[in-house]
Amino acid sequence: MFVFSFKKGWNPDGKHCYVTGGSSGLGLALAKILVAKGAHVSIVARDQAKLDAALVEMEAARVSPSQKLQAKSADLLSATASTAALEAVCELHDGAAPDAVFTCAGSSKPMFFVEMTEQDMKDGMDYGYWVQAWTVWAVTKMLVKQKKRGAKICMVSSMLGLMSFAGYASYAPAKHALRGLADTLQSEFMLYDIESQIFFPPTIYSPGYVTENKTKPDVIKKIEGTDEGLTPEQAAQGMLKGFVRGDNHISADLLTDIFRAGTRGSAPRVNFVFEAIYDFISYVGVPIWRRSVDGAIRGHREEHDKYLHLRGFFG
Ligand SMILES: NC(=O)C1=CN([C@@H]2O[C@H](COP(=O)(O)OP(=O)(O)OC[C@H]3O[C@@H](n4cnc5c(N)ncnc54)[C@H](OP(=O)(O)O)[C@@H]3O)[C@@H](O)[C@H]2O)C=CC1
Ligand SMILES: CCCCCCCCCCCCCCCC(=O)[C@@H](N)CO
Repeated sequence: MFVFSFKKGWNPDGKHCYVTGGSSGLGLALAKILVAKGAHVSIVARDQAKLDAALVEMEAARVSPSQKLQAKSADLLSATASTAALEAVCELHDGAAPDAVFTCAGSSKPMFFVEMTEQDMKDGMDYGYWVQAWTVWAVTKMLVKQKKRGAKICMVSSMLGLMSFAGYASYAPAKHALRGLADTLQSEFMLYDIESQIFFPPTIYSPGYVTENKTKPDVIKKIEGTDEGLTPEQAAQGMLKGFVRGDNHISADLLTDIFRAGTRGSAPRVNFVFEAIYDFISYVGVPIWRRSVDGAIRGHREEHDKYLHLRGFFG
């Protein structure tokens, strides 16, 4: 395949990989795969009990007694906390910056825009954007100060970072913003020989997905039904495959391949041939799919009006 791809590989063996949100879902699945491939893995999330359980699972995947595995608790919503968490996980490595960073932390709370409070809107950016952006900011400064070459940073957006539909007014803007950051850094990191990558997962059947479905309106669930979804393990495998290959925009399923190719912007191509095919499928197929989404939403008008009355929205 060298005709189409000149990208270099990457091997986790012996590397220090920092995974935020590593105690659950995608992050935990990824952490375990990295451990099984011989990496030193540090995970950070808030809940200590979940971190402890995750560390037990990571230990079970260990392939060498020299691997350094650790789990630390931090709330990554601020610059200060994200910097402190990064420094804390680097202590075990004599303060050396990580070789790879995967910012998987985040959550979403789908609901109708008119029902969102100021707090819901701000939480959208906090738990979609800042929870990852501050870590990227902190780790970049550390890498550049230490003049470390060849490190890789991968953020986790969503298929909803490439497009959007009803219900995601607090979440989709944050996931689009991550893409803006990743694309900016893809260029700026040339100054330092760092790689900026970003993963756009489809539905992942994770604990976080179970939680978000509790508040998700039925009409949104119906629209999302087109997407088959992935297990956390499948999503993590797909993410790592693209990460290793050096894809700047990573997708792990056909539907996201289509949206990715159709909205590539100035990001480097992943594959010269497939990208053209996906782009064409997107050109023809996405408007057809969107008409069905429009239909589902319009068909929901009356029920929605009743719902808002019942909720006392009109006073
Ligand atoms: N599930 C899905 O359908 C999709 C998910 N995504 C994205 O993938 C990523 C992983 O999602 P998923 O595996 O489903 O989610 P989970 O809820 O299963 O896991 C999220 C992880 O992030 C941690 N986390 C959340 N908030 C914070 C915080 N403020 N500070 C530190 N850690 C935090 C959680 O631990 P704790 O709560 O203890 O802090 C947990 O470890 C997210 O960014 C999500 O937006 C993208 C597309 C689809
Ligand atoms: C030819 C073109 C056909 C297009 C079909 C498209 C089907 C789209 C389904 C959208 C699924 C949403 C995934 C994001 C999940 C996510 O990020 C949240 N679960 C997190 O809160």
